[in-house]
Amino acid sequence: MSSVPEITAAPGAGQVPPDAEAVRAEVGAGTVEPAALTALTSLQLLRRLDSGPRGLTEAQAEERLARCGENTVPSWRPVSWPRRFLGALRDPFTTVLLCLGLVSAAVASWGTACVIMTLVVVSCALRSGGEHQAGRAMAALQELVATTATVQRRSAADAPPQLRELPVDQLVVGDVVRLGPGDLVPADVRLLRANGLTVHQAALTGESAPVPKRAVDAPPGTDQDAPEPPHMCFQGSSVATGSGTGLVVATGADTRFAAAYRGPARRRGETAFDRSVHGIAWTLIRFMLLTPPLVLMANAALRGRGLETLPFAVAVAVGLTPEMLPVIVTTALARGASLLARTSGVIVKRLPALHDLGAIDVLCLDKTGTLTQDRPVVVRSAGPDGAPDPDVLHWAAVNSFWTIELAELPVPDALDEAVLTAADARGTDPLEYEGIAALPFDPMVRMSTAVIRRPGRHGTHTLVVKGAVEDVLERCGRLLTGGGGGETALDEAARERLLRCAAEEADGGFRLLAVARGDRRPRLGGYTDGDVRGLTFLGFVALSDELAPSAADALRVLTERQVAVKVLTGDHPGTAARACRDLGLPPGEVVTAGRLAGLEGPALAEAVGAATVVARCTAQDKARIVAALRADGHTTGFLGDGVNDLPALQAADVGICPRGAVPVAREGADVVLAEKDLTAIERAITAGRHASGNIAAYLRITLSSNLGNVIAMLAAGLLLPFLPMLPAQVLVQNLCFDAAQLSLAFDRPTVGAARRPAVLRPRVFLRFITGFGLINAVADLATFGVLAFVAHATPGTDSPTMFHAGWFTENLLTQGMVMLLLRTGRRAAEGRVVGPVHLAVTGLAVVGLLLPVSPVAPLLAMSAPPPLYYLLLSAVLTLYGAALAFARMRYARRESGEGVPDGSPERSAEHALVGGQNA
Ligand SMILES: Nc1ncnc2c1ncn2[C@@H]1O[C@H](COP(=O)(O)OP(=O)(O)OP(=O)(O)O)[C@@H](O)[C@H]1O
Ligand SMILES: [Mg+2]
Repeated sequence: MSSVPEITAAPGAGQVPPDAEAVRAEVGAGTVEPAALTALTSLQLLRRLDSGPRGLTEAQAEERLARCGENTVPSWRPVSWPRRFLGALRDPFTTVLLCLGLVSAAVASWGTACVIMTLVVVSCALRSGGEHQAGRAMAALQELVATTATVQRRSAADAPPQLRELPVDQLVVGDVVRLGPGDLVPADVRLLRANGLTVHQAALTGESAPVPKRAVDAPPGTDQDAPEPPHMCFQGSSVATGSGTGLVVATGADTRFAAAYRGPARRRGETAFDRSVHGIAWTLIRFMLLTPPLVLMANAALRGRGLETLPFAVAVAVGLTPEMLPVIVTTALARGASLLARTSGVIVKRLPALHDLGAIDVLCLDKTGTLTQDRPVVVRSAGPDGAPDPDVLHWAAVNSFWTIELAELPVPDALDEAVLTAADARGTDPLEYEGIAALPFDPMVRMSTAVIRRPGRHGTHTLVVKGAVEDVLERCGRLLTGGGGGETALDEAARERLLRCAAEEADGGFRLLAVARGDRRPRLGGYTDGDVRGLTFLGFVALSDELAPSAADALRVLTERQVAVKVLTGDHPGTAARACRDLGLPPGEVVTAGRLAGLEGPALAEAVGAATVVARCTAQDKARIVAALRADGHTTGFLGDGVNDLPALQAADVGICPRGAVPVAREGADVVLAEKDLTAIERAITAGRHASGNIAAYLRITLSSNLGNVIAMLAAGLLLPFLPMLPAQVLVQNLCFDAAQLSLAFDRPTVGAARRPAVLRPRVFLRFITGFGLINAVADLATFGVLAFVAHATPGTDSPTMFHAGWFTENLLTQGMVMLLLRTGRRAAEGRVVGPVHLAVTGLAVVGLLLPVSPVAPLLAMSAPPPLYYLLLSAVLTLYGAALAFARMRYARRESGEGVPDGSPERSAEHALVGGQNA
């Protein structure tokens, strides 16, 4: 990919010398104000930037790179450690904890304040450490899929220019770059030449439809203030169709994109991750903020206590906080992503996308290049009457040859290559014609046009058109008859017959190209799409495209995993339906995008929900359908590889593309699959479900035991004449829990846990934590009873220190039991020997039992309870374990029996709280 191995293509490695500003200003003859970039003529600009139409020399480029720095957006450079730490402080939980800390400090409750600050520092340090590592791993992975630019450079001043693929960050001002379909615009570029060029610039302007661009040699003065001058392409946009050659006028921090860039690109609305993990975080924060006032009021009302209970109230709120959530999320996702990269070659470019992968319940795919290999082979060339006619292939090849030849950056697509190969074998020589102009393939109009001059016919230009049958037929007025070159008018009946004939071919699984031709008087100006009409229909070229070998397996497993599959393709309905049937996916009734044209919102979602295949989709149709599915409450993935898939990739919760996809698709996708193995997607989804499952397990375990503790604490606070838990004890206990719960990020859930999309229903989730929280509280209260009994039975043990020690031991032991019994991976039959969770639980038990009898116990105001206590405690714990196991079994049974149908509000729209299975 790169000829400069020591330099990475990933954004980030940029070193800008301190005098970069000054140096940049010197590039070329003088300061280059933005206005000049658009207003000067091409030649003036080339001179100003000390470049030429043949590009820079390598030496020039090297020197400019050293002086001006690499072409990277500053915000993409790696974040430093302290910065990350401060960033972690901005997390909502941390903010709430900090506020509680300030409140404690304000009432001079230094113990509580210290506890809170320690928790904040520990969780921020863990989190920023985890993020730092994850960031480094991500950057290394992204390098594997980094994009390059095609640059025209010379090895020496007198050497001919050569086209070179260069990492994007090596571009300098003055470079001459070529742009082709699917390329990212690598810097701000002034067009020198363009052919049918349109660019997506949604990232800059929000406009989703591609915008036409052309070279303007001497721009009129007014143009320079236009927000989108037609002769400028800006970094952050990408080529939709056509090709161009341009001069780099700004790189790195000087580009318009960098100037407009603020924070991480938020290109999609709320993702599944935001809805679940963030959703639950905010619910909790509301609870936490409500807790202290409630505790104060309860104490005031029942015990007549005043503000002196504030530290206690704060401690209760702190007890509720799942402060490790950000750490667990980052760790679980980063671990899942790196495992996935290692074992399946799947690269997750945005960590939360792994969670969303696990939540996907609809996956939309394109057909060509995803379900098929996109290596078409010509099988037939037939005239309008269906009889074999090599002439049709000949004209198709003339079209392919000249559309490629006249492009600024020739990127032949697979269909063109197939046509040329087949025609070449039959001795077609497109060079016997003279190429005049070309309208490159445009997926919106679904055809390409070459304008040529035929030998001996200098008075005419011939338009040679190939494309989708329906669209080409629309532009035809006549029809070739017989072999003799006679023509008749194309009436409705003939049109119907041809469409039927095409449908039959398509049902056989073939891809079809219709070919047409038309003569025109020569003209000087360029040709546009509007000129392509009144053609004569010549016939069809049928091509076969083998199915991808792994596609059938992948589709089967996806269905097993309860992911609905939809095929959104630009191809003919018949071809798409046949491919699905051959892959074992019943296509049902095939819808064409045209039929969905008038539909919006729920009506569109309903129409799409019923269909498995939507054919003749434009790029915008695909995106519209994905958006409608999402709005309907589905977590939607999109898998595609072409320029026509970009808007849908960006509209989906998770955009996925194969490694071989066009650069812009790779850039726009969240997940990149290894070459040509669709079954990897199933492994990716499983990894996502595992990571989400672990996050959900953490939340379930932490929230239910925190809730239990808080209830017990409130009760104890009201019943006891002393503080039930001292700040130091709160701290040690929380740190022990935190350390142990970290192991949940490393847990490996059972195979069964990944069987369904990892979406947890909020009502069920809340019922879960309330139920298990209450069981936990009952165990705590029983322990209090035991402690009271022991104190009564054994004289001399009636002290707060013994109470503290007794409760501490019970808390750690019950926490360990909850972890073992409520984690996702628990399944006795699986018989895993010792996992991280087992080790953590053992650790908890050891600390819980030994700390109160160790020499440090007095420091924590604890003293060992008598043996009788331990005896009775084991009885409480046994009962507690049995209650837990029973409740869990009932919960699991009810969950699986509920059978909530897909798309029902309970399952989907009602703000799914968090991914995870009930296991
Ligand atoms: N290079 C080309 N020249 C002329 N016509 C083409 C060319 N490529 C594709 N077509 C026509 O345009 C139609 C739509 O193409 P498009 O690229 O939108 O989708 P696709 O590649 O067929 O399918 P998918 O969306 O599944 O990738 C094709 O079915 C074909 O008839
Ligand atoms: Mg495609």
